Amino acid sequence: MGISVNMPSGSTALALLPLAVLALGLMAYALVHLVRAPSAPYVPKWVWAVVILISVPWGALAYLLVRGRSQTVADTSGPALRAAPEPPASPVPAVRPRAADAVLVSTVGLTRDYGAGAGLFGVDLRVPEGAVYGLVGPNGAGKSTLLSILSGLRRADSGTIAVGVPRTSVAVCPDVPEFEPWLTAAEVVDLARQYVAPALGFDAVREALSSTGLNDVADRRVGAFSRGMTQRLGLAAALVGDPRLLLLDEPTAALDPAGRAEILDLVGGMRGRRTVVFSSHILADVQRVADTVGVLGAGRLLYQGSTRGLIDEHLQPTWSLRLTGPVERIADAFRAQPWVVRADLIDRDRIQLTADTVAHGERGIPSVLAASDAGLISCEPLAADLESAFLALTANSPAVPQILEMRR
Ligand SMILES: Nc1ncnc2c1ncn2[C@@H]1O[C@H](COP(=O)(O)OP(=O)(O)OP(=O)(O)O)[C@@H](O)[C@H]1O
Repeated sequence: MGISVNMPSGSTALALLPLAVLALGLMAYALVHLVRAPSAPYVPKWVWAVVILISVPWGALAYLLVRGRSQTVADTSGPALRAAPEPPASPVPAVRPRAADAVLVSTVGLTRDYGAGAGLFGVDLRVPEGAVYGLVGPNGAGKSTLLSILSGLRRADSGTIAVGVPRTSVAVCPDVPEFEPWLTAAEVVDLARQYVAPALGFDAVREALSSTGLNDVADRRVGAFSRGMTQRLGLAAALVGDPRLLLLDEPTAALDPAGRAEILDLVGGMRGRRTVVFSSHILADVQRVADTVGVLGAGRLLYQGSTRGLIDEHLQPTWSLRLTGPVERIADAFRAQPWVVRADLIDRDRIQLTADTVAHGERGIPSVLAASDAGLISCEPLAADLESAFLALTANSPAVPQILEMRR
């Protein structure tokens, strides 16, 4: 049996030429797009390349349609990572940057009343430019409400807000960032880049992924990410546009201790280069990186100022010293110091020492010991941390039940 092939006549071939050129052009366009894209949707890039090459023009059409759809859907997650570009919800419009030592974010009498005592009441926030500002408080204290009002995602009932950078320089990362599961980490961050800083190249994506420890999983689909990895991804997407103000809601909440340490180091390293406001109910985290702290309890700002100041103002810092040598004489030497509140001999080799401030204790203890014949076995702070100061500060607060809950 013979096979007959009908070859097109000369005029038919001429008529089909534009279609062939169109198909080849489409294929070339799809291939160029594929090569330049950080990664391909659903399957590896090489699979798409084969499909485009062997099935002209349907492979190219399929690739462009699938790519277009994944980008359109992903774009809807952009605004969640970045302050929405509409005018701010604050009663006062954003203001221009001021001097280097200026306050970058301030609010006056900020109130959002949800009823039944819940919300935010008369908050006067002052965030110094370049600070790492830790917003602490128990569950329900109003941290998320304050951050979402600052980021323009929620409205205040009353009060004013002034932010010293344009809204395009403000990035927000919610406590539970959500992304389309079929996108890769690189695609998520690249979409954020295209949305907030299209002028930056793909290097910005790599840098954001690497600074959040996601380089190795850049091409993995984010649907399979753990909560901790998703939280890092949210941070990477927030960082990609190089924001001047970063608002982070509980950035370490879902991380294991090593992951927490990494993110805290990253946040601490931003001091002076960006202004960071982050909320947390883990006081040790805040003490580790925040130079400025705001304590919220039942929607009210109970303290605002330096982290060290909070400890100094609300605690009489105490250390337990285990010593060798003439311990009684050493206790007397401590009692003679103007900064020592009390020095008690509580064992043959142990002194419990209370200083008026942490700074005096930290400087004074080594110098008294150096001037005596003492040998130091151990020096343990008993109540010189942010948690103790927080509890002392809030002892008379109406938020005490919540605060005690926070310790559990
Ligand atoms: N949209 C809302 N409508 C009514 N009440 C709300 C709303 N959002 C928050 N609240 C209430 O306002 C209070 C403050 O909530 P918010 O989420 O700001 O606190 P938070 O300090 O961030 O708490 P958490 O640490 O649990 O995230 C809570 O009592 C909460 O139940």
